[in-house]
Amino acid sequence: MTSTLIQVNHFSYRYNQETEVALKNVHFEVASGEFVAIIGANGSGKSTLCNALVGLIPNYFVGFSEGSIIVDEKDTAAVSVGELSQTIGLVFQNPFNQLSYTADTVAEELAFGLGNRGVPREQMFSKIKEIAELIQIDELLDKNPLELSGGQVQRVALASAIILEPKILVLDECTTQLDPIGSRQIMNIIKKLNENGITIVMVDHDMERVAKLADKVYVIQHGTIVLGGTPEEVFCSPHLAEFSVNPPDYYEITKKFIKPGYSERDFALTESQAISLLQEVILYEDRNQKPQA
Ligand SMILES: Nc1ncnc2c1ncn2[C@@H]1O[C@H](COP(=O)(O)OP(=O)(O)OP(=O)(O)O)[C@@H](O)[C@H]1O
Repeated sequence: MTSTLIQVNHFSYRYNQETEVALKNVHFEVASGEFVAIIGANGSGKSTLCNALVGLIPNYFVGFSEGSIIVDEKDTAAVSVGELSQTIGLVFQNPFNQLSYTADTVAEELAFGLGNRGVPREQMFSKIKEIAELIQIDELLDKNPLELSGGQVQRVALASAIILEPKILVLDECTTQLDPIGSRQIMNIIKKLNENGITIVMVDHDMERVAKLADKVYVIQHGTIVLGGTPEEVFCSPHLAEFSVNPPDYYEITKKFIKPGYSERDFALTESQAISLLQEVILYEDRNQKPQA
């Protein structure tokens, strides 16, 4: 039986200096092992929600909140961010905010969180080596974090969150600094972490990626969750456009060329679904071709 790991209970939040709320009556649950994607237009409240999930709101940001967020049975308002970080880790939208920049090398940067946890030195070394290989930053370990490119900082930021082995990883647009190949590598690693049982909450603007990876998708608009369900339920919703969200390109393309009878499905959301749909169309056409005279 899967257990609920995150409960967001009618949570609202307003930043101190703002007149409008950034989150309004947000209510959803995340089950252990689930891969959840949060999507929505710019400024809709996605990063604010991420900050709330890890307890930075209300413990760090000054503002006004209502409702509650329970993470692994802990009320985020009642425990410190440090205590919560043992369960839930955040990879910031801006990776430059993730690193402490007090360390002389990337290895020291990665050791930082482990040191705070009292991990013995020997264990620290092997953990850093293991994560560096996984995220492909082995050659960066001796470098000064200040010398890294944006893409390298993003990898180190992700490594610094993963190394602490959280049960839940919150990813706020964690590949913005990476090229397409780097992004794909990182997403494959995240998928593997999820397959190994880590619960993922990911903010992303790449709808095909969301359709491919997420078990559940929530659409947020003006701080409110306006739509939620499986990728199919969300991307096929007739209301999607009202929330300034477009389905993956494959959806529009396949909807246009798939005629009744071709296949049981008349749409695809991902590349692999589009390919298998195309194969069905070819088979259908072959079967129904008139014999040559
Ligand atoms: N630190 C802050 N102080 C005050 N207002 C903030 C702060 N951070 C965000 N906001 C406001 O809260 C609202 C939601 O912003 P948020 O960054 O959560 O949206 P978002 O969906 O993550 O946007 P984007 O896709 O551009 O990252 C916006 O109106 C924004 O101006």
